[in-house]
Amino acid sequence: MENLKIDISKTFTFVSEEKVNGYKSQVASHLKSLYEKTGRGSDFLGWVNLPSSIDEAQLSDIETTAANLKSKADVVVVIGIGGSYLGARAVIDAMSNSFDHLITERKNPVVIYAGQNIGEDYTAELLELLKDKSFALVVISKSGTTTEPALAFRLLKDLLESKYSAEEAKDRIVAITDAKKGALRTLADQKGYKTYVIPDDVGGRYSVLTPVGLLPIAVAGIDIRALVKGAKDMEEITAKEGENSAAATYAAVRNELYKNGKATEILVNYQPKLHFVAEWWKQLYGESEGKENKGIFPAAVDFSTDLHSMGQWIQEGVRNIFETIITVSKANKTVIVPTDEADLDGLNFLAGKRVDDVNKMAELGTLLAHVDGGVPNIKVEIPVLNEYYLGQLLYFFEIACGISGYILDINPFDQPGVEAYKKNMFALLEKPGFEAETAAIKAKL
Ligand SMILES: O=P(O)(O)OC[C@H]1O[C@](O)(CO)[C@@H](O)[C@@H]1O
Repeated sequence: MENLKIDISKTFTFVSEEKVNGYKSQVASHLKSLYEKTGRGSDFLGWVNLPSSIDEAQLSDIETTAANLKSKADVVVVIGIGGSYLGARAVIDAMSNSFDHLITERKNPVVIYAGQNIGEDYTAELLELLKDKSFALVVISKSGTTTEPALAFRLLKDLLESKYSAEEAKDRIVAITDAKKGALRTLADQKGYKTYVIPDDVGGRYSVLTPVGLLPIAVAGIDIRALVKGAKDMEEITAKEGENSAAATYAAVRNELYKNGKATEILVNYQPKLHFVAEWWKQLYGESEGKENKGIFPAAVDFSTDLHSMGQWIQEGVRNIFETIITVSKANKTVIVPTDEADLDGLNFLAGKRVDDVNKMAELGTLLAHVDGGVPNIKVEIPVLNEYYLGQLLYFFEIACGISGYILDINPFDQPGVEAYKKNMFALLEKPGFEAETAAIKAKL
């Protein structure tokens, strides 16, 4: 059976193959540190063996909860921010019909998201919409104290409780949070919600294969067993192949490119369904590596859409970028370009070809143009877009991120910088306990 593959040959006019191979011994030792939990941030390495440690009881419990929510609700709102929603959204969008929200004959609820922004119009429109819908809530916060999801949950819980009896409202809420700490844990215990625990040693951005990702994904009717199996296989492949694995190669080459002035990595997809995989990846790499004044800036584009907006910059702008393409070898569905007698659009030369053939030539043509234009190119290829290969892809990026962070000599498992905006926001909002910060920040205004 085929597995995820990486091709870095289109980086070798920019960095030498020999130099990239030169990372192997340090990569082997970083992998050892990840497996033996001896490197920086070693308290947060629970994700490394997560795929192989998920058991049948956990999976069937999640499926049962998902079935219960499905039986009750037409709309399930997933409340969370950052790692507490991006993994679920990445997989749900990748595996759902592109027009899912317009499909009326449904087997599964529509999954929508809240708590990932503080837009008042978004919030008002969501509350308005849900008034007349049968809905349920999955609220996810590892800390249990993050402002954005806490605010959304307060509002949505109020609406739910005004619509249903106390008992029914309780049965329509699932909370995923810390085992003991945080406001969400206290509330969930008091109210008697069904809860799942986010393990202490798994950070938000590495939590997609815990109930954080798996429950919403199962609610959307997506096969979580195949997803976990794909991740488990990639866990085994990486452990077996070590410094020669695809993940090790990716970590090594991106660091060598970074050393040679390529400070921005653009993740490219040619399937609109992968947009949120890139959003998930941006958090994974941005929060893991952007610290101590170091780190590749993770950016993303959707091609060919963005070739008509960002294509010019990528082809001819500052030469400090490289691209990583996620390529899917085969589309799942078939659409053939028809012949048109008049051929006024001049497209008859494509007649009989699949739309995916055209997409693939756009991909190859762009890759070659960008390489010619001074943009090194890494290709990460999966045979087909399904749950199994998404599982491989997610774990591949996670383990590569751990290795890459260690090559960069930072702690890839903390995010101290995120606190700065929170502190200012609380000071500006005059949160009790922030009096000194309030005075200090007001003096700056
Ligand atoms: O799950 P929580 O604790 O609400 O955090 C959500 C997100 O916020 C961060 O902690 C950053 O503030 C991310 O690391 C995390 O994914």
